[in-house]
Amino acid sequence: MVVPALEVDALRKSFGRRQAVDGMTFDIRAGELFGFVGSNGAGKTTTMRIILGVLTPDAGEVRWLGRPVDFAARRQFGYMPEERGLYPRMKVGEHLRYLGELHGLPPAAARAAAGRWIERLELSSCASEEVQNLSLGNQQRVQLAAALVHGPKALVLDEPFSGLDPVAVDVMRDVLAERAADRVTVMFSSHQLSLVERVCDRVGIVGGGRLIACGTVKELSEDADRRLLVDAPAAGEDWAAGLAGVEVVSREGTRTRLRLAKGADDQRVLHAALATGPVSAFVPEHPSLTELYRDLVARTRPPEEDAGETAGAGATAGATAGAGPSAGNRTEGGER
Ligand SMILES: Nc1ncnc2c1ncn2[C@@H]1O[C@H](COP(=O)(O)OP(=O)(O)OP(=O)(O)O)[C@@H](O)[C@H]1O
Repeated sequence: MVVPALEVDALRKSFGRRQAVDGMTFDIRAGELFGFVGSNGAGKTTTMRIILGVLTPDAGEVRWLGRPVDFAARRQFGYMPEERGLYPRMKVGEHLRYLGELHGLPPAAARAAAGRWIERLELSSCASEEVQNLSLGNQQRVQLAAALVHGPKALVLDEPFSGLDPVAVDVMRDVLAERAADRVTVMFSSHQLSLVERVCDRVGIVGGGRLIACGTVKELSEDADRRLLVDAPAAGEDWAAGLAGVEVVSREGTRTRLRLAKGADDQRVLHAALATGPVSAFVPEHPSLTELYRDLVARTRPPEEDAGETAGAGATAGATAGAGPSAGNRTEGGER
């Protein structure tokens, strides 16, 4: 059995009448890159703040290596907060050394670690600059260095990729992959789903303050509706209409994209297509994480949802009841 390194167990947190986190449960293994995605206001930042001890939960627990997280455990965590937390007037090198020492490194080790991360994150040319004079992207690299300088065993990063140029994205992605290869537990939130799909081992999709799906992209797509691309050159517009469990997603020329609900028979679709004449393509398609995400959010959105202010928080609140502590993998109600 693989023992999780970080466990988030049934967290709840409200701000006044707003339930920001509502039974959040998942775990992450050592060496795993875990993507934390969800609509605006879904509860990602609040969860990360609770993990780091910046906020206290109303209920639930965070465990590190099987024990409730305490101060000593949190010293092994590296955090990149959403609001970014650097002292603008400190110089980059000085700042990183200071943070290293603050996390308990002896001065020489803090200096060496700061130098290493400055080099690795390609910050050498601005090591003597004040943080406030750096571009936003470079400030973000410094922020990552700040999360890494003390050699943490877990990284919790709130939208580390937002606002980065493509080269900086590559650097950030490579560093996170290297850390994971070094058995560090890495969790990050992002709205860049194609990047999350490329980078992460597993993805947790958050809605209404809890996890509505979790797993590898492959696992998530196995739980989703199947998709088919059918090219039937002689078929009329509505050749697939009326097939049980089949929805026409799009039609371009002679090609029809279909979504098949669970239990729908793809052989009936093939028969229906062949009944129109030749079939030059009949191809199962694998949905991207973006498509899976859209489907999931649409599937779990309550009909009375107010699409206003809290679209993310409201999007799934009504549909996730039952996703308790065991909803740790795949979509709610799906196989584990
Ligand atoms: N300090 C606070 N006081 C009041 N409400 C808060 C506070 N922090 C968060 N909230 C509310 O809790 C809900 C969850 O917010 P949170 O920041 O965790 O979402 P998120 O998933 O990180 O969103 P985003 O993707 O936009 O960053 C939102 O409705 C938000 O307005």
